[in-house]
Amino acid sequence: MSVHTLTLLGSTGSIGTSTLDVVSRHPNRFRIFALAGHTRTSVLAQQCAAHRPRYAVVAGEKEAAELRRLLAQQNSDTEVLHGAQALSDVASAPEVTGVMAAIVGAAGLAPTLAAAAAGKTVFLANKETLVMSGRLFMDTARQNRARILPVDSEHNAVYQVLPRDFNGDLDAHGIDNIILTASGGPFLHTDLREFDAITPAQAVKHPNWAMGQKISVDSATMMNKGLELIEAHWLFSCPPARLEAVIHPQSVIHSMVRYRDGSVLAQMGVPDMRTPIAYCLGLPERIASGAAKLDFAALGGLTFHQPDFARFPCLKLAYDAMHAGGFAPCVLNAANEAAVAAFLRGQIRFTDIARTVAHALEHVPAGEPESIAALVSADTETRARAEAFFQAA
Ligand SMILES: NC(=O)C1=CN([C@@H]2O[C@H](COP(=O)(O)OP(=O)(O)OC[C@H]3O[C@@H](n4cnc5c(N)ncnc54)[C@H](OP(=O)(O)O)[C@@H]3O)[C@@H](O)[C@H]2O)C=CC1
Ligand SMILES: CC(=O)[C@@H](O)[C@H](O)COP(=O)(O)O
Ligand SMILES: [Mn+2]
Repeated sequence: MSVHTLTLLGSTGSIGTSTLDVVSRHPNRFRIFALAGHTRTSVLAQQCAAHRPRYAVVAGEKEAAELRRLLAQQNSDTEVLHGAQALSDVASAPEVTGVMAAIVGAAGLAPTLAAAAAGKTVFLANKETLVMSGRLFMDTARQNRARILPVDSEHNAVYQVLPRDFNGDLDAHGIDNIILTASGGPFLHTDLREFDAITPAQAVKHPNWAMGQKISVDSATMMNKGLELIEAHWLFSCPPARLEAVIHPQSVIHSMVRYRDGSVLAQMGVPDMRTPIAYCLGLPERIASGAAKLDFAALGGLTFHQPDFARFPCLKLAYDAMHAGGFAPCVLNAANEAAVAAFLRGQIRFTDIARTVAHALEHVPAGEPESIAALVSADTETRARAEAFFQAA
């Protein structure tokens, strides 16, 4: 049995809490070195009481003072740190063997990269890291022998049905295509004339998955599938032309690989992130996750159809960015993050998310990103351009 000493980045979020649920089921397998939240100090204090990490990390001094106050009530010996550098420190500390990368958005890039640079096993939920910096991140992982295990349900499914010795060469393994399934989100059948009036409360109501707000809105626009195509491109060295996305509203088949001989291998299960999380944490063993059994007789049916770009313009924009390469995926991601945040605070309409991203993609820096600093600068400029676009709208 392999024992992991873990840092959880984003422990207070949806993936973070599901991870701790799996960890709690296997007390002899995992030790928690650090838990990192951002603003939810009371959730983090409860997690510290249950898991007794050496370190807890929060956003700033205010959150650190509040967490220290809460921990003092428990006589906790957890040390409280704060700020971005502390995230990278706990992700790369020598004691740590595995890092769950579950911060939402571009804020996850630096600590996830620090974990890869330190040669850790990275349980990768934060897809934005790969969308922003796919080539540089994968190069860093390779050079430092970091193992990248995909937590995102689709990529985890693909990973499970790829040959065990898959080395990134699709042809050598007889693979034609990687097929990502997409639920289509809450607005799959909504009249397009109603899209301007969609509210944040409606958009975060995913039909199948319980997730954080940002990824839930991404599922509603299908930008999530676009980000996932780019994620799959980097994780599996899969050329864009060999990646497909198909709508499968039941979210039971989590993704598929089509082989040259006509076989299509799929991974299935109830939509519960504890399954891919347990798969990653337990490797090479299969460990219990707490997920319910898939009941085939109760399913009724599994259906599939092509996504419609008129309904989901963000998916088309993501395809375009993936094909363009260079800085385009980083710009796509930054504009989308800014637009989703503006939508959630009521500043722009649902349909303005795609407009913002399209506008940003008209201003992609030329050339290939040669450094993380160049990507961060493109990210910052894009967010500023998006804010100006909101003011003008
Ligand atoms: N939820 C899911 O089922 C899935 C999620 N993912 C991916 O996993 C990642 C996390 O998603 P999810 O768990 O849903 O998101 P949540 O919004 O539920 O959680 C986000 C976590 O990140 C922390 N956080 C937010 N901003 C910052 C910041 N600037 N610096 C440090 N930490 C920060 C939050 O802290 P706090 O809350 O304390 O402020 C919280 O712990 C995303 O990249 C998402 O795309 C992928 C597949 C499935
Ligand atoms: C659970 C998970 O991995 C999410 O990314 C999920 O796939 C979202 O569903 P859709 O984007 O397919 O609606
Ligand atoms: Mn996913």
